[in-house]
Amino acid sequence: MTARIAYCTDMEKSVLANNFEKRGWFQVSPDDEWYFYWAGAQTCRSLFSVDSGYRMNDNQMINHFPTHYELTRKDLLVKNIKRYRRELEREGSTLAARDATGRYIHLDFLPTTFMLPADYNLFVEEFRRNPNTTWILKPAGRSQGVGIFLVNKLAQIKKWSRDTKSSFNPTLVKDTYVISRYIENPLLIGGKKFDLRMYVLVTSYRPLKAYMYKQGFCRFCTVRYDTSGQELDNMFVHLTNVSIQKHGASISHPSPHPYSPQEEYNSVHGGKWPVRTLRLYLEGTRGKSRTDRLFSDITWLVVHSLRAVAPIMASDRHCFECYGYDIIIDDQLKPWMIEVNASPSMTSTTANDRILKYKLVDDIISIVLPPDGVPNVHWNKIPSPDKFGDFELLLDEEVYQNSDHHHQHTSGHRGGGKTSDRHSAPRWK
Ligand SMILES: Nc1ncnc2c1ncn2[C@@H]1O[C@H](COP(=O)(O)OP(=O)(O)OP(=O)(O)O)[C@@H](O)[C@H]1O
Repeated sequence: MTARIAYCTDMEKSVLANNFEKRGWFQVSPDDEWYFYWAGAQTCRSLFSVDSGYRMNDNQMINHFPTHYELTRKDLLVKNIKRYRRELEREGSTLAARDATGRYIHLDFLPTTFMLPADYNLFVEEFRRNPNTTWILKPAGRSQGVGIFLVNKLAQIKKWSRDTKSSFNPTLVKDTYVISRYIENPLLIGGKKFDLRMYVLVTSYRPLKAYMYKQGFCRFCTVRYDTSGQELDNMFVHLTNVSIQKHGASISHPSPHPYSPQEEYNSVHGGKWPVRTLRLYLEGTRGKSRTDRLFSDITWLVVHSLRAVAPIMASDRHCFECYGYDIIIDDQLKPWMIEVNASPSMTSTTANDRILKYKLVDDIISIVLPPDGVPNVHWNKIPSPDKFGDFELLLDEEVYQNSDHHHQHTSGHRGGGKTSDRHSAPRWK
């Protein structure tokens, strides 16, 4: 028997409503007594703010952590990862080892990034060391490609910095920007750039409990990638977000590759490829072990980004959160973490999209609810594996803290994790 749950939501999305209805839940307003709230990130923050005066009871559950921005704001993410690396270094952890050029060997998954205006001088130093590089500037608190541009000359940054300080442009002064090394050699498929969207569910930060969704997908640019650097102003070439690409040229699919099965190719819709198609394509073109290694590296970067923020996150027991990780793979098959979204879009652009997102929400709800189906903060958040759906356990520090048979990533404890086995086959395919 399933419990009839009073839910509320800020989002009128069919993938959400259909899931709640299927479970026999009924909708109430946020002012009524609710058990389960699928809220916008902002609503969640307001609910938890001291001013709201709202106190959650033990049977309420909400889909964001109040301080999720530590992971999902571009500037804070960078700050936290830098701090995490420094702390590991101070502890003498092998995880923080560097090569002869000073690069982190195991924790180099974020393109070099600086905050602007705060780190302007550091950026200039770095630019002078590597003058022939391209950088991407993004407003720290925005999304959907708004305000993003590319630069490859110091003069452009100087001009931008003068302009933003100018009183003629008051809107820009307020924004913190991040400037990141632009990945100039992305892996191209059919000549097009793409990024990988992976979903990661966190049910607790302390102890850390996280799951990775098997059904990620690639999002392709609509136009061919230009390697000459001539097209620096054409965002349709460089940004893979759907919001940008929707307004681009008509979507043409990447060319079918002899190794990618025809039916997989035919399932490409809306400029997207399921991650399993990418896997088959890469196994065919680059070999199985390189492909396994790539996916293992992706798991690795997710685990360490979560570990980086876990100590400072408000790990409230009422909360869970599903993040959208955006990853770019370069032509050496190295994955780069681009950003983490706290409210991955529940809008579906195609039938496949709808199926995927409906199932995603279904699987999230199965994992976060205790066996009797009623939210309860006293539950230990250890669901039985038959509740995982298409999720796979990424790490559970509570269950696996002292066991040695679990996955290598869960053993990479701060201050001395094993790193030698990081490239064994991933558990999710
Ligand atoms: N360092 C980088 N190297 C190469 N491409 C990048 C880099 N950073 C961002 N991009 C491209 O720009 C796009 C937008 O970047 P990002 O996701 O950080 O911005 P956003 O405005 O928050 O987008 P959204 O909210 O839609 O995810 C990415 O999808 C990616 O294609």
